[in-house]
Amino acid sequence: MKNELSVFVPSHITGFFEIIQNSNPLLKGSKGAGITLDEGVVTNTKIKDGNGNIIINVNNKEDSLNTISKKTVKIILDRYNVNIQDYDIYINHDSKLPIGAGFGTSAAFALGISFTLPKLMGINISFKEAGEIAHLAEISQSSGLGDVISEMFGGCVIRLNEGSPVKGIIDKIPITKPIYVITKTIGLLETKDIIENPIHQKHINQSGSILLNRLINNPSISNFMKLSRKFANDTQLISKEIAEIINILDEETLGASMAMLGNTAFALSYSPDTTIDNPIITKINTKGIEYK
Ligand SMILES: Nc1ncnc2c1ncn2[C@@H]1O[C@H](COP(=O)(O)OP(=O)(O)O)[C@@H](O)[C@H]1O
Ligand SMILES: CC(C)(COP(=O)(O)O)[C@@H](O)C(=O)O
Repeated sequence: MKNELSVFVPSHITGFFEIIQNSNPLLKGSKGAGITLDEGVVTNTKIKDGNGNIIINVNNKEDSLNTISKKTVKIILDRYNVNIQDYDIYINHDSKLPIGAGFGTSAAFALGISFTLPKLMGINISFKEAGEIAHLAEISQSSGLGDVISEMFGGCVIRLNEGSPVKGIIDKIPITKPIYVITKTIGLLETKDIIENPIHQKHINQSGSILLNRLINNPSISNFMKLSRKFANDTQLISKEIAEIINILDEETLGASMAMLGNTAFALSYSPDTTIDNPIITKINTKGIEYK
């Protein structure tokens, strides 16, 4: 049996969303819309007979803050009654994107593990079941609500319902030619602090629920950007510095807004050109998760 497996998970920027609470984590999540990116996380997982050692690295350096990865491993071990003492597990996530800046890297870490580790242990796991594990890890950490299903399928994704990807329904805005994504990150924003705060929850849901219907009625890239910008303003999550960058990007592109939830501005364009200093430029991903 193989003892090593690698998977690419695209990252995901949410433009707007609505939080749907439920005491059952399989039914809790968000509806909303976002884009997946050709930049993302490549997770390489290795297992061998061992003594229960688990090492989790990011870019080949130990990452003690990676609670989402630890939680994903634990869910897998518990769910399939694996005796960890039989194995040594080594996981490395490679990513050029900042963590905690609205790129859905926490969901990508979880998916990177749920799409590799069970298979290496000989567990027969379906595509959607692997997604469910990542969703459960995200909900338990409050590090995300809806990135998982979008990253699995790729594209410009409209999430029509919330909860586990096993029951998830998505729609995609057609991408007829390559679209560049121009991003500029100036700082981090802890997802948990926003989605667990009642005042933020109220603003997010008041705006997000209305915008989703507007996108469904007119599902185009430019409308997605327009509605995302409205959400950033409505929710008052946008800082003055990010607003200034967005105003510049807006002039140069098809539209710009704030990556939810991070201190990141993003814009969509048919060209990679921008006057912004040191941006990260990639394209909209159309394929979703891919084994390497
Ligand atoms: N070096 C790190 N710093 C902060 N968080 C980290 C780090 N490495 C891994 N993590 C994990 O990533 C999560 C960040 O989640 P979140 O704020 O949602 O970021 P993102 O917007 O990138 O998904 C944390 O909950 C933590 O589990
Ligand atoms: C916006 C967010 C709740 C968090 O996204 P991130 O900070 O990138 O993990 C996302 O998971 C969503 O439900 O749309």
